[in-house]
Amino acid sequence: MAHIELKGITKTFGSHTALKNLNIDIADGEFFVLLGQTGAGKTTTLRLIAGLEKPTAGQIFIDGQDVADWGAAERDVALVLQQYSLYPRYTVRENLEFPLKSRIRRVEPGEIKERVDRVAKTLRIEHLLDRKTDRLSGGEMQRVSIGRAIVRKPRVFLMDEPLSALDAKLREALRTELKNLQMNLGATFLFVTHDQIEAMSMGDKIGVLNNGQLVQTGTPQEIYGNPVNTFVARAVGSPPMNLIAGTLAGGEAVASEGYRLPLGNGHGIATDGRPLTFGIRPEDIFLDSGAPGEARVHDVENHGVEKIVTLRTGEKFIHATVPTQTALRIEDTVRFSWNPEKVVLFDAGSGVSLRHAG
Ligand SMILES: Nc1ncnc2c1ncn2[C@@H]1O[C@H](COP(=O)(O)OP(=O)(O)OP(=O)(O)O)[C@@H](O)[C@H]1O
Repeated sequence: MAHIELKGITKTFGSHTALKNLNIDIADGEFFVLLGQTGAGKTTTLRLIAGLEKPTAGQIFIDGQDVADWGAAERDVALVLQQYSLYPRYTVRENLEFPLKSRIRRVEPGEIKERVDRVAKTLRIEHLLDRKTDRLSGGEMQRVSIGRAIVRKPRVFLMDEPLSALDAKLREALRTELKNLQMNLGATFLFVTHDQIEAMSMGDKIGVLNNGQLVQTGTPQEIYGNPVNTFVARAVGSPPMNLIAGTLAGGEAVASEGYRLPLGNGHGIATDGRPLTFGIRPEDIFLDSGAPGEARVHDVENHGVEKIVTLRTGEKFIHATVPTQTALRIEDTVRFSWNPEKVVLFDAGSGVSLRHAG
């Protein structure tokens, strides 16, 4: 177990800046998810912590100790990658034993067996122990890769999109398993992904990375309910937060498309006429024949427990989540409003939330 701190980390490759002044604090035993699109700097962050790269500026602390001069082995972290790096001609047991047989570790044979058996039980791969790893399915291989990290009992687990090569069902199952595993081990996890559902469902905390910069850190609820800017607003949620351009007039939101919607008391921070972007989650939009907004139904997706409706007002599309029994046809005219208390106001120019701007 370990506490990890990144202070002012910058990493450049030639003229390209991959990470800019990154500050991250991961508490002991925390499941921290770094969420970002391709090229955001996720893998670079992991490689820096693992000791496979050196920062251009800044410091990394593990349990309060600056690890700048520590090699990868001394840092005692396990890196699990998207592509399983198993030895194909060896059995699952041999693959699991391998990290314990290194000359540095010198684990007794009795203990090796005990640890491998325990890990195999935890990951439910006991029945595969004698099988060669090239005879395994993708999900089984990924379990073995994770098992290879666990047997070592590292202080920190660094996971680089370990589930992204798996099919949707398996990914969902392994998400739950990994989260349970982390809780049982009480280990510190840094998990990177571009998948916001993974981030929201697994993270105790999420850090949103954009272009090498950490845009916001918070619990999934904070990131979802109170995004710091329109980038974060759209990075989480499926469909993402609706962003409606407009202005404020007499305590109401006036959308560029002309309709006016009410705002709650907490929104007195902006002055009338200021160009704003109104952020509202699809579940906070509702259809009601007496509501002020008018739109056409552009599309309806039935998701079983709910329907996701795409509404069209002028050129603008708005997503709403409605109960599955709501009868709707394409091109129906509907009226809509929103929950005034749930609206997030962003500055139209900078995209920064007025709540965060102060
Ligand atoms: N060794 C390197 N040399 C030059 N540029 C690099 C090197 N490693 C990474 N980069 C660049 O740094 C940026 C961040 O890369 P990184 O692999 O950390 O992103 P990522 O968020 O993990 O992306 P992905 O999801 O595609 O893996 C990218 O623009 C990448 O091209």
